[in-house]
Amino acid sequence: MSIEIRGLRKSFTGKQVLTGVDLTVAPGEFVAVLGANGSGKSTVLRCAVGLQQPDSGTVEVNGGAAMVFQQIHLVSRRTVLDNVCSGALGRLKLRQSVFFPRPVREEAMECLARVGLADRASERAGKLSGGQQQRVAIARALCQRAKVILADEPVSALDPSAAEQVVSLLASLADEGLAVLAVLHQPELAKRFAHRIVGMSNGKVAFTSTATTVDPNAVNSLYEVVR
Ligand SMILES: Nc1ncnc2c1ncn2[C@@H]1O[C@H](COP(=O)(O)OP(=O)(O)OP(=O)(O)O)[C@@H](O)[C@H]1O
Repeated sequence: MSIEIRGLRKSFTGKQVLTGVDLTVAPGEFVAVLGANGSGKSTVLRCAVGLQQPDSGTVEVNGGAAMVFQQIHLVSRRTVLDNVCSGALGRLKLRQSVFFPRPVREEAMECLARVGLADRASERAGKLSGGQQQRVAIARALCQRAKVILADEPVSALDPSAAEQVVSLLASLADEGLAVLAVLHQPELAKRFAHRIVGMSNGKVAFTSTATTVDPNAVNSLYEVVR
């Protein structure tokens, strides 16, 4: 239920995009990563979840990890419940994957209840709003039994009120004991809901601070345009 990243380095075609990143997330902690476009935030998350291989450094993720993306990728023609059940596919036998067995559906209903959408279980996923769909994607991650949630700009496509609901949900999952690492482009939401803020600049950690004491100038400097 934790993440420990040490000395992470990564280059793409000779260009260093991560130059030694250290980052930890404890069980029950919600860490928000802020930083300008191209600072390397997504690459850190992709290395953490195993979608990309770092050139050097170590990544330790204790507890299953699931990733949540800006592009939500639900199967819009299937029900909300089926989408959540699909989080269990990795532990099901092939023949259980068409009609999900009752215990899986019950577990998925519990996951939907945790994201506040149990009453929408039988609707087609495509009928839900963007914010609700992102919460379904988080329920799918819970049905995967993930103890570590990595969210890459989970609210960048959402309106302010839906964004707040989703970030607040991530905070409540951390309160339940999960380790949550989320890339956000909304410093205000990070300050309100995260425990700790990590600022990234040019492939490295520029600062790490508790959310309540973060220096506004340090946050602003992440987004200053170099002319
Ligand atoms: N697969 C790849 N091949 C080549 N370059 C890449 C690849 N993935 C990322 N990069 C480059 O690495 C740098 C960091 O990218 P990354 O997506 O990690 O940044 P980011 O901070 O998440 O940005 P954004 O806020 O725009 O999502 C960028 O310059 C990007 O172009």
